[in-house]
Amino acid sequence: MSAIKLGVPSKGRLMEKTFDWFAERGIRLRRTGSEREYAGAVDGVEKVELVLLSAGEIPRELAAGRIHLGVTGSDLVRDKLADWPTLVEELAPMGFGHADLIIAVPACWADVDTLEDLDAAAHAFRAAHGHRLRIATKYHRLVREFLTREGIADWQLVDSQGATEGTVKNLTAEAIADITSSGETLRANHLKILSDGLIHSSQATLFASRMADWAGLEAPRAALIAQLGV
Ligand SMILES: Nc1ncnc2c1ncn2[C@@H]1O[C@H](COP(=O)(O)OP(=O)(O)OP(=O)(O)O)[C@@H](O)[C@H]1O
Ligand SMILES: O=P(O)(O)OC[C@H]1O[C@H](OP(=O)(O)OP(=O)(O)O)[C@H](O)[C@@H]1O
Repeated sequence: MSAIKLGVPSKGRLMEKTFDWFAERGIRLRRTGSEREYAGAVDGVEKVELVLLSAGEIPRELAAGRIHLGVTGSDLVRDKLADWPTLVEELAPMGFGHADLIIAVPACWADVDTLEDLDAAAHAFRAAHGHRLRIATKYHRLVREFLTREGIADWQLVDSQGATEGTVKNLTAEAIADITSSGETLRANHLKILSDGLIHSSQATLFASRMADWAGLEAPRAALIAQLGV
């Protein structure tokens, strides 16, 4: 008997708030087994199975059709999937997990407050140093598309999978593109956001896969969507 596979973040704030969001709509998601065992169950709706996954892997699993529904950040779907609207459907923003993907530069760069200023600074940087200004990020697709669309030249991305704000102090980048929520990490690392440097405002979002096999699952899908009110 087939069932709808629902992918949910396996740890941390996103997992807890996802469980709360479904509970508020009469569906109980729960871990089965130990804290460390990634098994789960769904009560309150028929033919839905819980799959606990890393938030970062949920976009790929949706695109591959290995899960039917998935909860993850809207930033991760846009960054990890080329042409994401053809692969997944955005069913509902969930109202938590808010974070802004932004571009930030050293606070001491008095002449750089906008993208236009960054463009000028990058040009001058290349002339002075013989290589392009480095922007550290893990959001390669979103940052590349944004800078290209905005017509900024003379930059290069350097990969940073964590502690991205530290790369400027460590002299491995001149600027960063990362998510911020409270802004504390940026402040602590003496970085400032460009006034027009917002790339994407992210929040946890429920997605449906366009690539999964929904045959025979139309009725459970309709029942679930109705119960969730999305
Ligand atoms: N303050 C925050 N710090 C980090 N991520 C946040 C924050 N607020 C919201 N998010 C969102 O949470 C998601 C990332 O979650 P998480 O770090 O658990 O994912 P992950 O890449 O799967 O992590 P891991 O690889 O450690 O399992 C992104 O969509 C991000 O926008
Ligand atoms: O604006 P703030 O409230 O300070 O939050 C933003 C920070 O949180 C995230 O890092 P996380 O703790 O997930 O670790 P990471 O460096 O591994 O991404 C993000 O990458 C920022 O560094």
